[in-house]
Amino acid sequence: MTAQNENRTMYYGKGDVFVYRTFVQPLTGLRKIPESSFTERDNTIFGFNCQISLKGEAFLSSFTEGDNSLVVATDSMKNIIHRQAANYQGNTAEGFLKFICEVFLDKYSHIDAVELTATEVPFDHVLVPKGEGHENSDVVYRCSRNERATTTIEVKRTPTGSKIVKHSSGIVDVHLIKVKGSSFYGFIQDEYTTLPEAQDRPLFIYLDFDWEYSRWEDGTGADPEKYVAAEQICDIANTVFHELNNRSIQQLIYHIGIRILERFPQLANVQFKTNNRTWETVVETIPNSEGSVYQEPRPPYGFQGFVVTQEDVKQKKAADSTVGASR
Ligand SMILES: O=c1[nH]c(=O)c2[nH]c(=O)[nH]c2[nH]1
Repeated sequence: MTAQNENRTMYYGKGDVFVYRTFVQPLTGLRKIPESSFTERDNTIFGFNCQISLKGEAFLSSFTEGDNSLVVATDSMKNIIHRQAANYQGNTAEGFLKFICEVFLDKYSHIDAVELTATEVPFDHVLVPKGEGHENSDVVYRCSRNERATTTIEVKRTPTGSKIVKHSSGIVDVHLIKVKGSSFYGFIQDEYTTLPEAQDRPLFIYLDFDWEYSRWEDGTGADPEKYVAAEQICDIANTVFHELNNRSIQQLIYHIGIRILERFPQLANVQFKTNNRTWETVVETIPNSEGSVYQEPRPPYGFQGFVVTQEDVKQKKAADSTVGASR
């Protein structure tokens, strides 16, 4: 095999493979953190939209010669995901993906690597009457949230067994508005500047996060104390947004990232992609009211990308203690 071939982009697979399993064992025993009341995931509905890709030099002749003798039909890939979902013994998306990747590698010896992404199909409890109050129904759920947890894993065959070469967990489409307590001022003022400085703006952000564990095993949920639930990550983001009188989205996501990594030292990094969807002001002051009237922002939209690592946490601690010592 030439070096060129080794690096060739070649894969095929199936997307939008929806799989639902009910009554998977609950995920309990998560580490409690001050920012979140989330302590367990009931897993009554374990539902994902999966995308699978198979990789391997053996597939070259299917592209160059139309030789299908080693082609696992993408339709069969879908069937494997569906049928093997019944055999998964764990209780996290990460563990499920690892399990499915191994099924493919064990079954077909000509596959070099399997990449699998799952995006949660989220369901919330609905409330039903109980006595004088209400409680969560344990049978009716509502498909409702914007945000969806995501997981990607790539497992590669090596001479000494399979190896995880890519893994990340995340959540996408978290949409948060803070109605006051955000500013944006002090930016470059020159002949191109038209944006007014804002001492207080209604900051509406779209966030996508990904996080990587230092040891991928911690992401499987085998030791729930080491597992980080997407719900907890969201609660940290909510809390930091609530607490921080932020000067920009850039500053906000740095602080969210630091808090996440402080709470969960088992994570190596948190990656952010954010979008600024701040409402446009239509009526700034309303007599006898603190409020204003806004409309949707018009495109184009600003965005940010940032990775916070455990090294940043160390540096911030060192910087904070220097400031503390000099006081
Ligand atoms: O939080 C922000 N960061 C920016 O860099 C920026 N630029 C801009 O026009 N609005 C904002 N808001």
